[in-house]
Amino acid sequence: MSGTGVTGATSVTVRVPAKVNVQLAVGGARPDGFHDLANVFLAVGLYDEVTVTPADTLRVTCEGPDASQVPLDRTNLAARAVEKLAARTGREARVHIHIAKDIPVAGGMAGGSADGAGALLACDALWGTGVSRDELLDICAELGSDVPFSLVGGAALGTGRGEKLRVLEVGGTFHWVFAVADGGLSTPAVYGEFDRLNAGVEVPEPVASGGLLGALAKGDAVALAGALSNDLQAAALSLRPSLALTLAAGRSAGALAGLVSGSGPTTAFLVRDADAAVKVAAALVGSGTCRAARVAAGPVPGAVVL
Ligand SMILES: C[C@](O)(CO)[C@H](O)COP(=O)(O)OP(=O)(O)OC[C@H]1O[C@@H](n2ccc(N)nc2=O)[C@H](O)[C@@H]1O
Ligand SMILES: Nc1ncnc2c1ncn2[C@@H]1O[C@H](COP(=O)(O)OP(=O)(O)OP(=O)(O)O)[C@@H](O)[C@H]1O
Repeated sequence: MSGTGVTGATSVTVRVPAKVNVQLAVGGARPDGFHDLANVFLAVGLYDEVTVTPADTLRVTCEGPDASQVPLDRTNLAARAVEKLAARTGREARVHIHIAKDIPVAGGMAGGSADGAGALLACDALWGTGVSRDELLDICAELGSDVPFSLVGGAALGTGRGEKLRVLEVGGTFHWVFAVADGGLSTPAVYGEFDRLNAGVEVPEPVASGGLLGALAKGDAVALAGALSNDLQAAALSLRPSLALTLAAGRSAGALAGLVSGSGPTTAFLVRDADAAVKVAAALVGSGTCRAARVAAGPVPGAVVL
């Protein structure tokens, strides 16, 4: 296998993490249909691996528990990423993209975005394009609002529609349990429900919370738990009322706090340490209010060539 810039390689594999939004402040709908955000991302250690191999035509395959829900045509974000990089560098997108998927699909954890960022970095390395990091980030932003963060990882404040990133310092590791729901939620549908619930209301400018940024900088889990917030949570709960039962189950199992992850329906529980994570995960599975529970810590790095 190869590193960045090495040509003639037979295949390149990139590992990309999932994200949780520790704060998601949402403004009113913009004329272009998007919403301005103050979006505090944290990359967590659940990963997809994207492998690209030279082939006669562009082809996508996927393995993993949720693989049947992943589109294998040109709408796959990984395929779109490769086509954009090929067009920009005057190449044909002749690769086989294989996705080993462990991030829940349509779960609010940016799984598709991870694959887009992963395929982009993998083809950049396979082809030795010499495209700059800033150009790669521009392509990510064209692919979707969450995609730049999947490339960067760690922790970052996303403004604009979430694509303009400022890297944040984090003073420790935070432990999480993710309750995976049955079925997904559509991100546009959740934003649409946010608009419906806020019709006639003056929605304030989204602003990052000083207390939350301070808790991240200190690595203080109790303070972070008190500051977690997601303006899409009411909309996700409106579309999927049963998520309230999952949130209650995680909190009564001893989580410091719980919230809907991004547009949901995955719920995220911040816990004190790795032992607490195992206990809360077992209690969530036992409660029967979720399909599965996953344990992960963050921050972790963004997309990396293996
Ligand atoms: C909910 C989050 O995951 C939080 O990080 C993101 O805001 C969603 O990011 P994403 O999945 O990359 O979304 P995109 O592919 O850019 O946009 C999908 C759709 O979500 C809605 N959308 C997305 C981002 C944003 N700032 N405002 C929006 O209203 C729009 O309806 C848009 O058409
Ligand atoms: N590589 C991919 N993996 C998963 N879904 C993909 C991919 N490419 C396109 N999709 C489509 O995107 C939809 C959303 O999937 P994804 O897993 O990215 O959702 P999500 O985690 O809720 O995203 P986000 O948190 O960024 O809003 C899927 O239902 C699927 O149709």
